[in-house]
Amino acid sequence: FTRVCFSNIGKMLDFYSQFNPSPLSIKQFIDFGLSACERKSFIFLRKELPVRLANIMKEIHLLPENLLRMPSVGIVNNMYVTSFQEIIEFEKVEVSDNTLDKFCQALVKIRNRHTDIVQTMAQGILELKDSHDVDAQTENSIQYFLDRFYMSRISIRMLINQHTLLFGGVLNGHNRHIGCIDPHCDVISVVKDAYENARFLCDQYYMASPDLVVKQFNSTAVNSGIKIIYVPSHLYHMLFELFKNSMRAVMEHCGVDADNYPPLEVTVIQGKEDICVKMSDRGGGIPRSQMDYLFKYMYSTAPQPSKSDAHTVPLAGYGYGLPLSRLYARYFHGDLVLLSCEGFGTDAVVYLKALSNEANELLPIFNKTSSKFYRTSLPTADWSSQCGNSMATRQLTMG
Ligand SMILES: O=S(=O)(c1ccc(O)cc1O)N1Cc2ccccc2C1
Repeated sequence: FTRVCFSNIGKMLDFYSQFNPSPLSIKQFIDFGLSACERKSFIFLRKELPVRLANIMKEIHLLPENLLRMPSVGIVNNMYVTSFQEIIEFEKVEVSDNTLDKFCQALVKIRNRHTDIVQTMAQGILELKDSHDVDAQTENSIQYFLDRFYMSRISIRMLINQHTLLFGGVLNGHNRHIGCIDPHCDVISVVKDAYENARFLCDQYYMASPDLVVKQFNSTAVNSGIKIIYVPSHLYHMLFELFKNSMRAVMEHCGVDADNYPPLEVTVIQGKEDICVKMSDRGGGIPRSQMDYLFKYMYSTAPQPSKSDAHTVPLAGYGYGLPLSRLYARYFHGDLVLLSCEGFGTDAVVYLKALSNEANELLPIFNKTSSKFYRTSLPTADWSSQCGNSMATRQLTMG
């Protein structure tokens, strides 16, 4: 039975992975949410969710053998197979009220099943690091895969949340929101929320925290509040992470006994195309040579602190905060960029699309290009750089 069932899944995966995911813009989410037709949403999702699941599942199977064999990666794969099977049950059914209720329940069940996927995948990386040497090519494949895997997961959760919030019967806390989208999201309010919560952790851990100075600049109109049609929880997630990093940097750079700390400066700028949130700290920054590690999953995977010493949860540091925050920014075609000046501090800029019709989902596509990425070896260097250590160079030049 298992063999038959498995081969059947293989055929269904091949079928659905042939289709490209269909990216939606925030404007389309809003317009659809205003018309709020559960039937149409069901018809779209019972095809689109299997397409997005199948696309990323095909990529899981292309992972380096060593990683694929890790127990936690097997658990993740089985979760996706189970969720994929549960969704394609709705492929041919008659659309009735009962079907729509069953569909909502299935979506909630899938969302709950996948709640801890980020930690489970991180556990899989740890298992790999503990059991094998990881070469540069494997590290590259892991970085490429996890960015796409977590982006796919963000997009699937967005579709599920919109459907269950609009039609799942439970009202969301805000009557003006369309699902999880706030058509009038006040950026500075989210900045202040994220600051207050990060500051609470900072005060607990360091017994002090840097102040916040907020500036806004509206190049398009006079000083009116800067609003965006966006998902507040995504914006909050990014800003909370950046505040934690900046606060830790300032507190550790200035020493906990300092009596006053350089404040964090946040500037919110409304442009014609972009809305920027720039966070500047004087936390001493990091050298350019270290910058890349901040976004690497392999280097930010360390044994998680056990739940028992929860009171010593580090304010920032390892954990997938920065890579995931950058994915949230990129999800609707924005970005998250760090600019550090070693010895002084770091600027973090979150770029967001000002116009909802330009804020399109950015989705990974399983095709020959993505598959080739897992097979080809690292490109040979096409720029020469002195690879010996500096001592050797100095001896050479010293003569
Ligand atoms: O690398 S950082 O410049 C840095 C990185 C990201 C960010 O959002 C803000 C930052 O400031 N920075 C993080 C950190 C943590 C402990 C001690 C010193 C530092 C310096």
